[in-house]
Amino acid sequence: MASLFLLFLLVVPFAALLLLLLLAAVVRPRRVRIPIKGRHVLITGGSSGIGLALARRAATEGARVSILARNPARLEEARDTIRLATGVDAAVLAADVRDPTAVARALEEAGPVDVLVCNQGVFVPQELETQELEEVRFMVEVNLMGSFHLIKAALPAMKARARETGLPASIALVSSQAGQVGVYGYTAYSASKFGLRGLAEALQHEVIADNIHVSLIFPPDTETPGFAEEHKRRPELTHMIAGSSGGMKPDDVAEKALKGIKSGTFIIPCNFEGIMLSIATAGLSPQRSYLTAFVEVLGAGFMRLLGLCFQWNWFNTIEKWHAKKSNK
Ligand SMILES: NC(=O)C1=CN([C@@H]2O[C@H](COP(=O)(O)OP(=O)(O)OC[C@H]3O[C@@H](n4cnc5c(N)ncnc54)[C@H](OP(=O)(O)O)[C@@H]3O)[C@@H](O)[C@H]2O)C=CC1
Ligand SMILES: CCCCCCCCCCCCCCCC(=O)[C@@H](N)CO
Repeated sequence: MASLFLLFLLVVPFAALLLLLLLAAVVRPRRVRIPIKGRHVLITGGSSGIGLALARRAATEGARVSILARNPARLEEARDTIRLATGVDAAVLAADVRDPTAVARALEEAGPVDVLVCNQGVFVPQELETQELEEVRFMVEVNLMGSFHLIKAALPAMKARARETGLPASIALVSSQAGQVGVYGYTAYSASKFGLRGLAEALQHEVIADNIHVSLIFPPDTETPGFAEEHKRRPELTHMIAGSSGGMKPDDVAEKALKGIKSGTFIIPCNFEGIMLSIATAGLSPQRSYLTAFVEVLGAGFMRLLGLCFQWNWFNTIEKWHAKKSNK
């Protein structure tokens, strides 16, 4: 009995070590460091919330920053905020990401980009049955099609620049935890954000040979001006389910996002629940870290179980909510 236990004590660490070695050999793409200092970082939706926090951070770290959004007055305000906080003068670009010609013009004006952050986003939560199709289209066009327009406009010059400088470049997309799991009231929003994942996975295959690295950022509820607006009209159930993940401040999301972008991380979670969610939804996404891969491989079964428990809880919440409503 004792010797069996001893054998077990030897075999388990050995098997773990073997798995780690195997993962270290297979994880792709290879590790990378993407410098920010002195490079051109373009952030869409950079006039508010997460985008503004990111612009400030990038400027603090010595990047040349451009911000893009629709409203010129808000862009100017953001430029002042960034200058006041960092002493850096950001370039401002007024364009609607839904308009490919305007996006191409803005990117031409901005010049070659090293790090493109597609952070623009709109969110209007409502049950699909009552939501106007116009609003559905609005979310898909800004969040998903807008990102296509940006990437297509930026890519040729980005490639050329990466080739010339020999430095790795980055395309980062801001999704949402509602882009990892579908949430009540977010049919259109979740669809637009899940869409970014397909775009990112396929794009990484396409641009890896050009030394361009794709990142997907998955924030939870974050205290931004956009969120304050959303909050006013969010269905009660959306609120209850989204509450499963703790809220964050824009600057903390920006910190996690920038750290992830600089290390070329494909999936960037922002809080503890986000880490759990990312392990549970690892799927077939690229993974450069053999340690994270190790956790994903060993955690897969347990995380599926945990995910099912979360779903059990959410469906319970929905059931009770309907029961309460029909009792009134
Ligand atoms: N806050 C949250 O709880 C969470 C947010 N996210 C995501 O993070 C991103 C940023 O969100 P947040 O900071 O809260 O958003 P805000 O609403 O605070 O800011 C949105 C930014 O996007 C710009 N924008 C909106 N529509 C367009 C457009 N059509 N063309 C160009 N720019 C546009 C806005 O400027 P203007 O209106 O002038 O165009 C603004 O700068 C979004 O993609 C969002 O989905 C993800 C998870 C949680
Ligand atoms: C297996 C382990 C599971 C771990 C916990 C899962 C928690 C999921 C919560 C989903 C929250 C969705 C927030 C969307 C925020 C957002 O995008 C809006 N504010 C609009 O911007």
